[in-house]
Amino acid sequence: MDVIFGRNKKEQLEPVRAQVTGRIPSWLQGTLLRNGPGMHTVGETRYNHWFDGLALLHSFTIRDGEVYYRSKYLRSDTYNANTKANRIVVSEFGTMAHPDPCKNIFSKAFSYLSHTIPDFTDNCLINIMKCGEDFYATTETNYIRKINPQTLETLEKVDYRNYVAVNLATSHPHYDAAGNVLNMGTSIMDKGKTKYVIFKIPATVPEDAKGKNPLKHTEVFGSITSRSLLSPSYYHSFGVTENYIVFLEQPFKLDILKMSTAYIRGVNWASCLAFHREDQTYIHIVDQRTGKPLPTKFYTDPMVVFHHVNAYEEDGCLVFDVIAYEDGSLYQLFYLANLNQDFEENSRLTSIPTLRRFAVPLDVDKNAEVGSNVVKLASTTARALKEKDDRVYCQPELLYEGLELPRINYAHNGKPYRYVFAAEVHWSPIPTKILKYDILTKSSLKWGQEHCWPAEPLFVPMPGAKDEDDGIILSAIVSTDPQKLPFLLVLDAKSFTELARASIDAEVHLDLHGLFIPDADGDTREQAPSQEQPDRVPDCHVAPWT
Ligand SMILES: CC1=C(/C=C/C(C)=C/C=C/C(C)=C/C=O)C(C)(C)CCC1
Ligand SMILES: [Fe+2]
Repeated sequence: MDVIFGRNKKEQLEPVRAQVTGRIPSWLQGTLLRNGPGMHTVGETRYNHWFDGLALLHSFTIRDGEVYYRSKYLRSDTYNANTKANRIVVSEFGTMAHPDPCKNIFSKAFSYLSHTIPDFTDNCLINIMKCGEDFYATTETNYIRKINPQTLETLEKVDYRNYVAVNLATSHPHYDAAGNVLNMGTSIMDKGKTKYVIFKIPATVPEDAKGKNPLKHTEVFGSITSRSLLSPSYYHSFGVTENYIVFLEQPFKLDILKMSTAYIRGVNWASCLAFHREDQTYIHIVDQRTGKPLPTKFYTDPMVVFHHVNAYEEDGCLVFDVIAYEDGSLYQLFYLANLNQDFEENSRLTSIPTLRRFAVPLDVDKNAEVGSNVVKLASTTARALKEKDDRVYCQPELLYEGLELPRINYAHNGKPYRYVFAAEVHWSPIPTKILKYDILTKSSLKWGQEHCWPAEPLFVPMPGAKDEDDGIILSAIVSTDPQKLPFLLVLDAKSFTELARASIDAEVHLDLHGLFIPDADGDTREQAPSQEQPDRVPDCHVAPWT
């Protein structure tokens, strides 16, 4: 597995034309833009964890049945500092660098601890976010990096803290029907409080002397006070419906005191993150119209969720689907020491990721009997049991076992939906297949091939699509067979059969997340961006993952 995880990947700066076999539908025109770690060694130094790797952006431009591939490292301050020093000098999730050149740039928001926590990294390796007409590479710190989606060049470094008081923000924003970005971040000990902040970045803004900057118009429209000042929950994503935000305050927590001493103790950020199996998972539902959380104290058993799949409102209830684990061991498995030749033994999950459906009543009947199920939905066996003191215990319906990196048809985000596209994951966290799960029939279709390691499958709807699965699936496939080139796989989303593959004679890395920019939507052909069409879900919606 060293080929996939250990080796530094070469950038492919000039677009290389792929060898296409099969036929790519003629309507599919645009760019699949994705992000993930590509470099794990700098000089003689090596990162400890796969999530530490320097961000490598790559794109597959699909035009008239042909595919062009290119890749480029994000020229983050972290990348530049490491390259200049020829060693790792900036700390990442699993690697504390010594000395950190940023140690003097103190995080203002950690008011009490300001002299101990070094500035976070801007190595934005996780996802791509569309913000107005701009694209950003994202991670989970307070930094995002603007990029040129066509050339993959790195542009401005943006500090979220200039626009909203958050020290950490998710790399999985949502988009509403108008293309506004909805995201969440954690504000640590600001004015004596630790909060989870929900903010909106508008898609369209008036132009000023410096041009259009939607971030300047960022608006906080709600927040949830953390149950603990010094140990806020870690979260990687959240859910939205038409009127609500779903936030899981899970017992997988960051220890701020540990973080404040991590640098002097020489330990990494990951060691400041722990699963508390004695705790519960609090389910917060925030009304987007008022910014206020619902008063009922919904909770469930301890679990760890990285990816929300979707959420929607049905008959006075809110239904939400997540991929859940019994513990926090997933991140442990991505230490590079575990991803070696013996990775099948060293990298075994202690709990299988499962698709769980929860349902909570939006209005709990005060007179309901203690112990009664206050969810009466025919569509799910998920239950919510009334307890004393405004507490409701939620019991999920188990939908499917062994999946991760979920995507949906984004036109159904926040709405009832039927299909989940995901990577198949059982005891090893490295996917070998991709799958389509039908929630209605509880059946699945799969694609997999020997020595092929698929990335997150992304759904692109066909023009005039009627059914939810009218469209195609794109997935970049990395191969460990030296005879086989990596390729972009194009599947028919309905039948899950292969329509085409585009083999790429260049290095392709195993990535994390990304989005599809239809030609009409982006300026990938150096054309003027299209006008906003408010009545229709913007094209970017079909693609950005949630
Ligand atoms: C650097 C840094 C962090 C980085 C977290 C990362 C990089 C997480 C990646 C998660 C992925 C890739 C999940 C996939 O499902 C923290 C913990 C927020 C805390 C502060 C500093
Ligand atoms: Fe993710």
